[in-house]
Amino acid sequence: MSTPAILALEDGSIFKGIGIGAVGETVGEVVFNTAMTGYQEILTDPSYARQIVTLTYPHIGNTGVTAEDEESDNVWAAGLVIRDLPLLESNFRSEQSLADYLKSRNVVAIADIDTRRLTRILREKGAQNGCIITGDAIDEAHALTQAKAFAGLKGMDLAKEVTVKEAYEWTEGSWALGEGHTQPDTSRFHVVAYDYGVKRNILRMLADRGCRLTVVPAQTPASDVLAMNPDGVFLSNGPGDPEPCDYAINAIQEILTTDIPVFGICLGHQLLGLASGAKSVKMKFGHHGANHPVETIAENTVMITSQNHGFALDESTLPDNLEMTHRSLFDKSLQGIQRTDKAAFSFQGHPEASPGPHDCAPLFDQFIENMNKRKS
Ligand SMILES: NC(=O)CC[C@H](N)C(=O)O
Repeated sequence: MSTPAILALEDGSIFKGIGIGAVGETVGEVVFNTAMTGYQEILTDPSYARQIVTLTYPHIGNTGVTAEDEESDNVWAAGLVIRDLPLLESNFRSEQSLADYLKSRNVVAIADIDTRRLTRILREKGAQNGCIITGDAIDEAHALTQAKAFAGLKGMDLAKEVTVKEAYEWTEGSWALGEGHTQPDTSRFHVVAYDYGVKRNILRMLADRGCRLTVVPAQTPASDVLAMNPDGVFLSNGPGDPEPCDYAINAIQEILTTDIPVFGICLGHQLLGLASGAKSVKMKFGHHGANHPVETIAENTVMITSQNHGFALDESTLPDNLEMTHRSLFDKSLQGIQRTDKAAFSFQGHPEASPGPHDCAPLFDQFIENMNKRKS
């Protein structure tokens, strides 16, 4: 017997399907992601906190789940919406089915709904707050009330909620077939990484390039970071609105008074922009996928990128010492910045991919190059 489930949107739309995860109720901002693979990395990306993720690719779960592929310790997405859960998973690395994984992590998820209809609503009206209820006691009116009652992500500071409680060291490298996670030589640079909701693959790609990382909680004062005498400071991705994160903006401003190289990804990119005097805006439905073309303006080249954001820096607010380096070729929005007076730059998409194409990996090399220049 399948478990009944519904998804209600704040605009009044109701979708009926089956529950494939935990029995219960969840609310959040409903977004759609067009990546064909990487559902486990998406679910465990802390940037998805308070968001219900709809995957537009119709078959989700085919390759099961594998502990090594987690991007953090938890499933952070508030819920999952898919078209079809395959009857069987098949992959030599699979340890569990997606449905069992969702149940064991207490994640509410709905399948067998028309995800194309849902995606059209999100594209036309913008990201919608929503509520999924699964189980035998489904109350449509209650689901609608819950969807409408969700405050929305604008103004929500979630970085301080998902961040690590205590600082820790990270030296593990990328995964290799037959080897698992590698142990690269990380003695070249010491990087302090602000954890606003960091994905592990970012830390791994920095470790691959010779960095030993000290990952610190989001609210760590800049003075503590500077006291560690780092070769570089990394600003991580993370959930929610960057604007209310004043502790982060203040800390970044203080770090920018030194000549220490800074690199930011996604939320970290937005925070570098805010700390430099730019403003951020909430996008209509954001960018969530693994096939987004982005222009590298100086080179007139295109990278195919992984994306996951609902806020963006507003190009028209960039101060004189902030140069726009990248632009989305889907909607022309700002994708990268560089300080003209500092070795500080950042990227809106996800150069660590996981999931996604590897075109942006050279951005990590640029950070290494900046640290190298300062050291030598
Ligand atoms: N992946 C991220 O870091 C997302 C940044 C921010 N929470 C946004 O939605 O725009």
